[in-house]
Amino acid sequence: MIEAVGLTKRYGDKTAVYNLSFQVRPGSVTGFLGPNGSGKSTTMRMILGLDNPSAGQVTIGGYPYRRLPNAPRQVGALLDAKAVHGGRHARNHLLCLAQLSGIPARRVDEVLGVVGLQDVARKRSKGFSLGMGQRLGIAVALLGDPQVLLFDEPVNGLDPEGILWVRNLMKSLAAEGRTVFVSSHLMSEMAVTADHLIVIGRGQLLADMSVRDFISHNSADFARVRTPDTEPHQREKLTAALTEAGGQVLPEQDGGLRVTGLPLPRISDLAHDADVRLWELSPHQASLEEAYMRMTQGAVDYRSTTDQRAGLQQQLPPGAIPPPQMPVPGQGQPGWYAPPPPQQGGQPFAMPQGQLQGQPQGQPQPGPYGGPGVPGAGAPNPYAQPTPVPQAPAQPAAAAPAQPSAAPDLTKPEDAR
Ligand SMILES: Nc1ncnc2c1ncn2[C@@H]1O[C@H](COP(=O)(O)OP(=O)(O)OP(=O)(O)O)[C@@H](O)[C@H]1O
Repeated sequence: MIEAVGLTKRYGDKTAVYNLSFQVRPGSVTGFLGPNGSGKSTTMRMILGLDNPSAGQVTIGGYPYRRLPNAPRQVGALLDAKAVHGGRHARNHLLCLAQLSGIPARRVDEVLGVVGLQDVARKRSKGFSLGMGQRLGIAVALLGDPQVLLFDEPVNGLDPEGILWVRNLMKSLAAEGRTVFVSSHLMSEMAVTADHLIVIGRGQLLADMSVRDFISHNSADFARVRTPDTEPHQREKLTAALTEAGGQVLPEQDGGLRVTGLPLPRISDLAHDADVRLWELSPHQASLEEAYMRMTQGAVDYRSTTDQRAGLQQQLPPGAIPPPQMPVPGQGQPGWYAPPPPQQGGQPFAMPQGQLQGQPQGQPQPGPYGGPGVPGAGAPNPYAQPTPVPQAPAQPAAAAPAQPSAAPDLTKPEDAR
């Protein structure tokens, strides 16, 4: 098990990780999510002893990584697949790491087979594609047959077949009782790979719960209702009846209605009472991506702006249809996702009571098609505070570790492992 308690990392003025407490348990795949720059890699580096925490601690099986007996046999990691000596053959790269950790050479050929690189085992890794590099990095992680595995963006650059392979690999490693901690920005993949999620934003814990609870706590289930297109007054009549009954009704582009705050049978009854015929009444649940977007929209550091193109754009010929404006996920355009944007200063996400900072998980309280309101309202919003970092005295320079590179050098076994 990996356990972080009050984990904090500062780089000068920059607080990359703040007061993070969580556990990653064996037997399941735990996804590690967060926007760019939220501190995922920093956290992983601290878990692996590549960075020293400024405060707090993180242990694996009760020990800090650097004090683990024979760490490479207990913990395997893929942090940066590019951090390989490009002049070395893939097999030699693995062989060097194996010899330094007392791992038999036959294990090298085993893992080359597991990751599907046996045919290019004697090729220099500098000629490897991004996906081949990822596979080699995964081979490194598996080399010591460790009980604890960390993967930072393992599917980066993999083709669909490779993504499916990684998904199955993660699941089978967890099914063998191992601890699997994996970061990814691919929500659709995380939804089908991870059992549990740890979500951070700006270095702080946003959620620690099962994938299922995460979606139900951070998304607004809603019902879609459609009345006959040919009779607009029916739509108006139904809107009035639903609103009067306490539902929130939003028109959809295709003429349908999006209803929150009322269960499906109640909507049906209200329509019946109002003498309105329905062409559609269907339940909808948000995807992991939608739930994630909703939760993290207040914790995104890097947002794109529309490219004005400084007048360089050619005029459209008369009659031409301009391309549709796509919404930018994470920017909270109304209507893009079911939930409304969080209230100013409010909790932008739902966190069950008592769950912050790794406290035991509360009972999920999803209401069937219940209005989202601002789930978790009343809980403190870490981003509403002007300065989330306490004014603790900075670490004396002498006590701080040498600034490690952002990517560990996997050519050095002590760094790689
Ligand atoms: N060695 C370092 N020196 C200074 N700042 C750093 C260092 N490493 C990370 N940071 C900063 O810490 C913050 C967290 O970075 P980190 O790489 O951990 O985020 P991340 O969640 O892994 O991002 P991404 O999803 O883009 O990989 C960023 O603002 C980053 O610039």
